[in-house]
Amino acid sequence: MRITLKTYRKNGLHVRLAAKFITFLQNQISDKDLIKHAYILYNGKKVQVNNLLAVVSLKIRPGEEFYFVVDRPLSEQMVADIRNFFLQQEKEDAEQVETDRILMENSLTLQEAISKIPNGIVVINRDLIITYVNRAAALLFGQDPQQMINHRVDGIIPKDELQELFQTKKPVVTKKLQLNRYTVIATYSPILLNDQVIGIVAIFQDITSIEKISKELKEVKELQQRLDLLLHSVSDLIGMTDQSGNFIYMNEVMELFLKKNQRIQSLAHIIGREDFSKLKRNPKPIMKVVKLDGQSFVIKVNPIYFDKELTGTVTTMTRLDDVKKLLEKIELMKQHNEYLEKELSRHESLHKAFHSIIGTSKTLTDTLNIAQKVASTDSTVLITGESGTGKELVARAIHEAGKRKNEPYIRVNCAAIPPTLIESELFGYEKGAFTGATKTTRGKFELAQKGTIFLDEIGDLPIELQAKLLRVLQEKEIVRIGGYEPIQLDVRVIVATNKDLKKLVDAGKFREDLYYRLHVVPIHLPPLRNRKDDIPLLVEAFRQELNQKLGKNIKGYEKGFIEYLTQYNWPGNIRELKNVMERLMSLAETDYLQCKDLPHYIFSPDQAPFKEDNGEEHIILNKKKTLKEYEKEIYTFACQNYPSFNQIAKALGVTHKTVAKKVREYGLEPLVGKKYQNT
Ligand SMILES: Nc1ncnc2c1ncn2[C@@H]1O[C@H](COP(=O)(O)OP(=O)(O)OP(=O)(O)O)[C@@H](O)[C@H]1O
Repeated sequence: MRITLKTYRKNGLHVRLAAKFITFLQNQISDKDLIKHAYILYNGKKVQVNNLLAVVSLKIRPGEEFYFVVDRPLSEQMVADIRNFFLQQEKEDAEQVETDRILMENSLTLQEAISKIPNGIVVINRDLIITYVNRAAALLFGQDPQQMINHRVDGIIPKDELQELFQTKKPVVTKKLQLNRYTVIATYSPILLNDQVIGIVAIFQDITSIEKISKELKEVKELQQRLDLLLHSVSDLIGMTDQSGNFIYMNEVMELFLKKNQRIQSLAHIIGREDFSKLKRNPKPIMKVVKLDGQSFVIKVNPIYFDKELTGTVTTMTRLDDVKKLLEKIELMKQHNEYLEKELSRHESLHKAFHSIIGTSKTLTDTLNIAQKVASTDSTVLITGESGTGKELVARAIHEAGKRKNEPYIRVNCAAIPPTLIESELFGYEKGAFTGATKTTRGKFELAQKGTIFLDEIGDLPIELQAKLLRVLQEKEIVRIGGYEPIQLDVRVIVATNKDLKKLVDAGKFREDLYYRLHVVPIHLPPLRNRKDDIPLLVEAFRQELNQKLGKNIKGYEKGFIEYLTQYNWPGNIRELKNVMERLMSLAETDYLQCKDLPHYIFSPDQAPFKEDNGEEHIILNKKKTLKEYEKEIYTFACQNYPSFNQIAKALGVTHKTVAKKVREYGLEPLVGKKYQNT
């Protein structure tokens, strides 16, 4: 229901009149709920009638029309009474009019002031109805103030705390809230009248930008911490300077360095005045090596320019030793890489049986290609080459790469079997053939049936047996000692020797016919000194193999290590190289093999125990050498030229025990018998 009203009071609908109207309604209308839902409507604005401040803020002037709105019908009498209430002339003396004006002015000023406060202010009455909302609060809630006023707080402000406040009467409650996209601090204060809470003033302070700034600050702090950590965990010395070269920031290592070297006050003391003034003229970075505090550093200075002016620098100092170590590591990786690449290309072209034979030198690969070709045939193969060049390895690979690979492979070392036993070893014997022949025994040829027999050190085969071997090779059958029945053989024969068979033939120690019978497919393995390119590959392969075998984790070698190994002549060939590696790796105390741990005769080739001079070997006298050094030279010489400790002892006129002790002391085991010629 809507009642049209007017008033002719001098101050219009002023504070006192509005208050009197509320009292009038309370007295006239028993239904209190009706008053709660009664409004004054003016100029499109609708305010609750009992919201004094809101009613006054309408600024209704004398004679202007306004409306009283209720949600249910009123009696005619009541309607008339209400109209009369506003029309009724009151005795308004000048004093009264002035009092009302002051009251009105004060209320409006207060209202205006509150509405302009940048914090959001919301007033709630005891029924949890919003009775006042200022502009800032409406903005935070994203609503029109008129939509909020006269509505319950539900869904607008969390009401739990508000309800609680009516009971506890706590002076202030503060909490952080998220209102739409705003973060606010909400402060609720009870409005007390006669010790009763009649409403609550809620103040909302927008802290969104502060929150954002503090979040950014936190992020910046975190970033700085991370940067500090990064700068402090590197071993390089890092510093930032201002435009005068004074250090304004430095990492821990740089700080320590500057503390230790008090005379270094600024960047100019590090790179020199001249270079420092260059930075002021030219924004180009400077890189140089400088010796400071007894160490060499690689210094890099990056100038920071702003508006064409030098504003500071970022300076890093790296110890030259670190750079060298890094380069060594890179070099090592390069070597590993080369090794892998070469291995790959080798594996692509060779049968897998040959993969264990390391080397990419042309001399070796040519040889292996022949060996690979011959592997698929049944031809007799003669492998020649110095001791330790891999003859046995090649013999086995030929067997493995051929069609007999799943059949027996039998190796006989002709030099290791006493001459009297060799015939029975090779051909077997019948029971009773000689004293001690208690049962019929098959020889190595028979054991190798369908497979391969490898006769190593064939040059040591006694001349009497050579004829028998020739017959076997030609007729492909054997007769056991003491037997009559020939036994058919299907055996492939591979022989090897480190001796010059031709020379033996000339000296009458090897049958010429057998020599030609064996010389069907000759394969010569070059000595290591003729294929030194393979040394780095072999060393790398042995490092990997021996790491596994010895349970070690040797990662590489000191710079120069491979060069020393490459310079040495390796009389014992690959066997000697492998033995040296095994010895070094077993004794190594660091992850990298050191040059100083190499045997004396490899590490200091100038002091080699003997030198070749027209093919003759002799000890070189040198006045600067000690007796011990001479002793070592003598033992080295003897070790190389005699095959056993007994013979070394005999040659030097000392006991076997002394030889064993000295050989161990000087690390000469790998050299024993290396130059021994049994011809
Ligand atoms: N090319 C190679 N790659 C890898 N290891 C090799 C190579 N050549 C030889 N070796 C190794 O060197 C050692 C000696 O090789 P092998 O016994 O085959 O030589 P050999 O010529 O038969 O010697 P000897 O005449 O003294 O019997 C072995 O441990 C072998 O594995």
